[in-house]
Amino acid sequence: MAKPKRIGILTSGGDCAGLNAVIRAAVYRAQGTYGWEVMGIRQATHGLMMRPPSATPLTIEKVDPILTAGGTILGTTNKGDPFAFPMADGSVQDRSQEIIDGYHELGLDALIGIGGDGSLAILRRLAVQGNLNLVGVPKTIDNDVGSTDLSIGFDTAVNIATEALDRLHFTAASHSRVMILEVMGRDAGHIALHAGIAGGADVILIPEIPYSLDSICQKIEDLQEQGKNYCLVIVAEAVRTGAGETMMTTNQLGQSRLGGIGHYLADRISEASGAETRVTVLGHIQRGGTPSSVERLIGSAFGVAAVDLIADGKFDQMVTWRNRHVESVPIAEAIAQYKGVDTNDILVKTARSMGICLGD
Ligand SMILES: Nc1ncnc2c1ncn2[C@@H]1O[C@H](COP(=O)(O)OP(=O)(O)O)[C@@H](O)[C@H]1O
Ligand SMILES: O=P(O)(O)OC[C@H]1O[C@](O)(COP(=O)(O)O)[C@@H](O)[C@@H]1O
Ligand SMILES: [Mg+2]
Repeated sequence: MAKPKRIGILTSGGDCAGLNAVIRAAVYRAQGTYGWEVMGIRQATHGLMMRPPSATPLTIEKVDPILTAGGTILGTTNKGDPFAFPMADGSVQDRSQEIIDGYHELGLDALIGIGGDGSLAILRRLAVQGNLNLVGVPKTIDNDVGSTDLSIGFDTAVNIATEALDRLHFTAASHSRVMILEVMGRDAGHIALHAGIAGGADVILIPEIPYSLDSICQKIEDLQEQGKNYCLVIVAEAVRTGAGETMMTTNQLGQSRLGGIGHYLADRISEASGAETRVTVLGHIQRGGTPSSVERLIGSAFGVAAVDLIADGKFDQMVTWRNRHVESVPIAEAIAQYKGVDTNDILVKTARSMGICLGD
């Protein structure tokens, strides 16, 4: 009888809701159906870089209760590209071979990498260099991975942003204010567009559609004429300033992250329209909390499909969700093009048809 396989699983990039559902389903399928061993690798590729590699055996008993938990039981990282790893002495080193060696040290036959565009690009480069058997699962609240309608984490983030708008309606109406909600998304406006429509925003600003301050102020005026004394604006973090720049916040260590466009717009809007403005930056709330049922369903389907790809010997593939089917595409194809909002998307058309201002 052939020796049972031993596979590894890791989560990489920003955490999000639903990662544990993928891990759980993969273990159910690998151990329950195929009798394989599963090693959970800690802190993404960092776990494979450590000696001994930082990993823990995962069993059905261990993963059974994690379905409802947010985040990832394995930990993750979105820092420290292994090909240009920042060392304590300030130098930058290529540590890719250490990760490849870690894979072999654990005796892995294959690896499931759950990550976004950045992580999948890094993992694929490692797999090509070290001839590793890699299967990818798309995750990111930003939904910017190509070839799949949905990535793990997006649905929960949209629900949270929608609920935030639901709450802002009342306080906005009570004080006759323009309320601005800044949401995440990196260079894509998927969260803002989806939550904006679902949460009844009057103005939706996304990086894919350039806006003018005049058209936002006109919308506020139109609403007032229609007897609506408040306005809800949702803005994606990568929307640019009038000068065409993205707003960044930089900490004392000099690390920069997207953020600040909400406050920028609030000042400009009150200056131009006289309206009173307030800003809510939703931040990492969008990544936390209990995974939605959609997340658990797709996560479970992805976990099973990823293990089945390994069983079929189909590597360098990423599982996808399209038209209610789980399929797979070459990872290279999925990450070849950044997936922003298509300006001909049905939701863009829906927003326009309802008179929602998209800023143009
Ligand atoms: N496995 C990893 N190890 C170290 N750094 C990583 C890893 N995956 C991604 N990163 C880094 O995290 C940052 C965020 O990448 P990004 O593409 O936004 O993440 P995601 O994979 O969630 O889409 C990038 O600078 C990338 O170099
Ligand atoms: O956790 P950090 O480092 O502040 O990262 C924030 C970024 O991560 C995200 O929440 C998720 O992005 P990824 O899925 O690409 O990791 C972005 O929307 C946001 O810009
Ligand atoms: Mg990403």
